[in-house]
Amino acid sequence: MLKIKSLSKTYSNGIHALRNISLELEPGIFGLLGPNGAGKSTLMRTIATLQLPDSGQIQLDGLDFIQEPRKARERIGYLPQDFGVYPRVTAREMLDYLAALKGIGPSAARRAEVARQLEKVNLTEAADQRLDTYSGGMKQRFGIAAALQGKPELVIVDEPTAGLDPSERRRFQLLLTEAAKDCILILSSHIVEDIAGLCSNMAIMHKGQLVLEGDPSTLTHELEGQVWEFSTSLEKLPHFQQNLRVLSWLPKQDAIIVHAWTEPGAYQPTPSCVAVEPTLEDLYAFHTR
Ligand SMILES: Nc1ncnc2c1ncn2[C@@H]1O[C@H](COP(=O)(O)OP(=O)(O)OP(=O)(O)O)[C@@H](O)[C@H]1O
Repeated sequence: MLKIKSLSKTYSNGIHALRNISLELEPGIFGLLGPNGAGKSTLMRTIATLQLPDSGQIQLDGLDFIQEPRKARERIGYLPQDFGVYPRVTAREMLDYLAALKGIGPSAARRAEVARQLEKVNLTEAADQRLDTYSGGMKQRFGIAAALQGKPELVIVDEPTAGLDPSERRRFQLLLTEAAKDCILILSSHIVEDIAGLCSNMAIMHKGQLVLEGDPSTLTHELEGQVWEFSTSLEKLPHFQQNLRVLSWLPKQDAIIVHAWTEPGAYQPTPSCVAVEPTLEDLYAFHTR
């Protein structure tokens, strides 16, 4: 189990990026959802032992990450938001090199392991292609293969699907589901769909704090009977935004579909609206907008 206790971090410019974060995570995918600047990457980098918190503790099955970062790194796989690759190197060469650094050997066994990893992320055919010729999706699949080397107990994946087309995103999500069978996988994103379908447990982060934590379907029940849907025009939208708590609006052909929130037990806010089942998107908007 990964135990995070009272983690706080204030950068030298005065920004409180982490405010007293505590979490306990079991194997499976844990989703961390939050808008830009919420503190997700700071939390990911801190758990990955790449930066120190001002205070707090991180332990994986008793191993203290703050006291023993080197030992911790042996048990962590990390796919950062942006990562550079050596452009002239092929995926096979790079994975082999990283595997050697991780002490995976002898070389014949390592080569077989690298081939298996490439197969798993569907890069066998492009294995001997230079990394600078890879598309965004191929690069992310290479990145997850690298992060999963050496079978880490904890895998940290920071906003991996940004910029991927829908089919590459699905493919990547499948890889994460497969990988999380044997480890704790922390997935951060500001895309609600990424988290909604994949995670059995999640948290919403906002302004350095965890504002909500739990199972996505249970969490959305919090807003039961409080979310209404109606359609309006672009001209009338500002009126509703001023007078109602609008959670989201979506342009659809010649109308705008609006989701709005009212207090529990309140009457319907406009005559034409209908009560709808709250979605994770509604919950996210409610807590972060
Ligand atoms: N090295 C740094 N020095 C000063 N401030 C920083 C530093 N890194 C991040 N911040 C600030 O800390 C806050 C949290 O940033 P962080 O990158 O952790 O958020 P995030 O949720 O990952 O955002 P995004 O989704 O945009 O990546 C932001 O206000 C950011 O500007």
